Amino acid sequence: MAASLQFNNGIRTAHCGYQFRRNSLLVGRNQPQLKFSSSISSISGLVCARTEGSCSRDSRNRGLKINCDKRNADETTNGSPGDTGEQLLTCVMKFGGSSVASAERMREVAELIRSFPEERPVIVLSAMGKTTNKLLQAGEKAVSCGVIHASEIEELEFIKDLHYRTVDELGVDNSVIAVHLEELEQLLKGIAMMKELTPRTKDYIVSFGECMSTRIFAAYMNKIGVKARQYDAFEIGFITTDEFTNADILEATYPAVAKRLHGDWMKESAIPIITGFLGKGWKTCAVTTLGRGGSDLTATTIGKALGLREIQVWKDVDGVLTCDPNIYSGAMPVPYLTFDEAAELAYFGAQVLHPQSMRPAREGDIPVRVKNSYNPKAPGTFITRCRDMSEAVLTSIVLKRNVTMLDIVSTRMLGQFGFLAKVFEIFEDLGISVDVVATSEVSISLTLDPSKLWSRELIQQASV
Ligand SMILES: Nc1ncnc2c1ncn2[C@@H]1O[C@H](COP(=O)(O)OP(=O)(O)O)[C@@H](O)[C@H]1O
Ligand SMILES: N[C@@H](CC(=O)OP(=O)(O)O)C(=O)O
Repeated sequence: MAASLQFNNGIRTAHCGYQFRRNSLLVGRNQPQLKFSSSISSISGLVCARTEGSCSRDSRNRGLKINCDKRNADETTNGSPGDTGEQLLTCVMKFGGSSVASAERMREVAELIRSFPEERPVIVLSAMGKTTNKLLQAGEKAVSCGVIHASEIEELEFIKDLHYRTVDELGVDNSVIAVHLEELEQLLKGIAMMKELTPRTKDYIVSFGECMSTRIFAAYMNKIGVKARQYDAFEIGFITTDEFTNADILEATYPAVAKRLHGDWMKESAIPIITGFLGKGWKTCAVTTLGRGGSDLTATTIGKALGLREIQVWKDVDGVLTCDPNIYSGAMPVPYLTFDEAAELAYFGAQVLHPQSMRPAREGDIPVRVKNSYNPKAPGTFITRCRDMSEAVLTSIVLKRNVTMLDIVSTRMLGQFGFLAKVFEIFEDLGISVDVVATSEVSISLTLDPSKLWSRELIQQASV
């Protein structure tokens, strides 16, 4: 039985339960129907995504196509790259933290890029390994450690050590990151002085991770004779909302990024090495971040902006798998997915892709390939607008922890109109996102973001 809490007004929250909707099946803990391995006993929700309908993707041969309306970029070039005589950029290759976690990994990634001589890629990098987490932990510690101890924060030492060791092992000049590491230390002292870490400061502090990984990698590429140029996304037109820690990319980004990258490439064909995850708030002009895992979104945004042939996201797994390999080691790669399937899996917790990252790819109709930088020969997952679904039964299973279900039971909704509208108005007012909805004649069941459910306002509304 699902554990639940009952309000006396008929609203019931359940941490375990089940509900169905057209394309998704959400199954709660202790549901007898689905039995996986015992290692998932702490699961409180599972989503299996399946999208109906099928069609075949038309093969296209896309060159650079930028339509910027009345705005600042107006190049329009058709045909495949190379046709025009211009050697246009062809694809995005995004490498996540695990792919660039050390000097050795960076060397392998450089070789991997060189193993595609036919490509003229835009490279997007995340911070090295777990640097983002370490930066956030350093920031948290700085709040209470006192100014004189800020320089001794363990995570700062770790970050310094990792980055200095990496430049050393790669044989590049440590001046490429020395200023950043000094500034980071100053920033931690500032946080210690102020005794507060705001979302805005959090974004600034984590930005050091991507700013340093890209500088190191670009310097290394140049050292081995591959002309490369480093870019901070917030300097080249990644314009976002000012929602620190979870900013949204604004439309103005596409023409601005296209103009800058294409313009520079035409002047000098140096491979762009761009910071993932970062942007610039349009009102504050401060550094923003796109939410954890946001480098995937940076990659697809660039793909759409430049109208590239393909977006590749290189991970440490053989593509999107049938489930989280940390939960079930027998998870298998899923060869094909649609943008909608991938978005749904990501939204419901498949950590492998950023939930918003499919949007630009879908809008630009640019295929996304998820590949393994540790095993480049593996075919990976190819994500397109549509695919043959005739054989598809169940694509992939994802876990979303602590799913909270709300059941609203009332005979008053029988034969009435506007009941659902009233319910959803409350969620809109409270800014609560509803994941899954199922209705019957006398009940509505929905799942909510658990972190918001216990807001006092919601409980007050519920008792009206
Ligand atoms: N369905 C899934 N398919 C593939 N990987 C998954 C899935 N669910 C969770 N993961 C986890 O996502 C990780 C890859 O995502 P992430 O760490 O964000 O990659 P990166 O940092 O390289 O971009 C994998 O190592 C795996 O542990
Ligand atoms: N470094 C950021 C952005 C990112 O996308 O990382 P990764 O590609 O390693 O998931 C993070 O850890 O959230």
